[in-house]
Amino acid sequence: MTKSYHSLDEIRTHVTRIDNEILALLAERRQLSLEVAKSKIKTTKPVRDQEREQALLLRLIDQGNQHQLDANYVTQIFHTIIEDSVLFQQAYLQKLTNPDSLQPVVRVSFLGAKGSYSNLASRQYFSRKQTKLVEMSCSNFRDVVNVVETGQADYGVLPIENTSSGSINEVYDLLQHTSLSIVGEITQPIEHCLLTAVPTSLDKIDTLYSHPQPHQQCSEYLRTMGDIRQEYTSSTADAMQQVAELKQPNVAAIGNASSGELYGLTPLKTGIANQQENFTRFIVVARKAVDVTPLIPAKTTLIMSTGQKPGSLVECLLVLRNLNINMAKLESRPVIGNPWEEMFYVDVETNLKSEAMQQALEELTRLTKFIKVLGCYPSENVKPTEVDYLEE
Ligand SMILES: C=C(O[C@@H]1C=C(C(=O)O)C=C[C@H]1O)C(=O)O
Repeated sequence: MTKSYHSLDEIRTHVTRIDNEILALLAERRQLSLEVAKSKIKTTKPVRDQEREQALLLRLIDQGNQHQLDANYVTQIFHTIIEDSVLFQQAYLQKLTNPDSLQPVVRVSFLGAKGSYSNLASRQYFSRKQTKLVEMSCSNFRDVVNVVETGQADYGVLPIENTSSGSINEVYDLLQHTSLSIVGEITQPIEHCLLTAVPTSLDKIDTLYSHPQPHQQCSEYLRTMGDIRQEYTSSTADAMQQVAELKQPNVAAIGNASSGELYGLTPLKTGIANQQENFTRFIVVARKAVDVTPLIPAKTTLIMSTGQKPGSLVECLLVLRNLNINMAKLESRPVIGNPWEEMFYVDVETNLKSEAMQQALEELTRLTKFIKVLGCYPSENVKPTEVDYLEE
């Protein structure tokens, strides 16, 4: 039965109390997931247990039903809670596996000023790692790498591919020549908006500030805007900063709504990317490689050049297939100074230390002219467990 209340303030006091209780329970659940992780170390069970998740979701949907909470609402909330629990356990196990990898304070470099997509990705990546961040803004990708190589930063965060505009070639090319290792990855939703500094309307906009990547990712919407002057900037944050300083009704920046807020910009038009599902995958690089515990899913990235013998790439890919190694991505880039020669970048969903991967490396070394492991790192992509609740 619903209780009767006297005033809005009184109702809000109760809502606040419930919200606080929800938060306290979430924190308690998160702590319990650490106990689960400790028990999994003892029994060498993998962190992810989708059978348990299925059972838990179905039970909660049923339970929710009894409180008139619909199944969609319940699953969405618990997908988020389970994702946190899995990532929290992964972070904990990784810290045990690499005891000196994460210091209490880490310096992280990324492209752009505060609020750039790379800045948001680095905050997100380190959010469950229980470490304090010192942020280092860089004005180009080469500097992001350089400051880590020279020891001025501990980690660098670099975008590597986007679901609309594809691979970020400049970053792939930097990886060919760096001594750094890939130690992590994170995929971030990218929600582009047109942001302005003063109240205005779409028909007044004649100048657009943007980094070339987001510009490309929004090309279809931008075509509908007709003839506008394009000012390219070195980062999204730079675009937002310039528009904030100009304070003109005819200029807009492409950026993310929450980053725009930092610059006092408001969205004039949201959801302008070519694909609604616009994601960017970022990699995290460091001077020292990490090991990934076998209890969590790992990815390994290699680069190799096969020379120009016909069929040599196919032979390499057959090695992976025959060892049941799943390839998540294959990218090729020209080798500077060797016309028509290609460097292949391969992401596989396998731990570097696994027997299969060790055997693959042995065979690939024989088949290739050059091969190098860029890193082995935890896969942080926690795909939600599907439940068939409609048939219940
Ligand atoms: C907490 C556990 O680890 C993972 C997280 C789960 C959760 O948050 O409920 C459930 C199953 C596992 O994928 C567990 O195994 O119980």
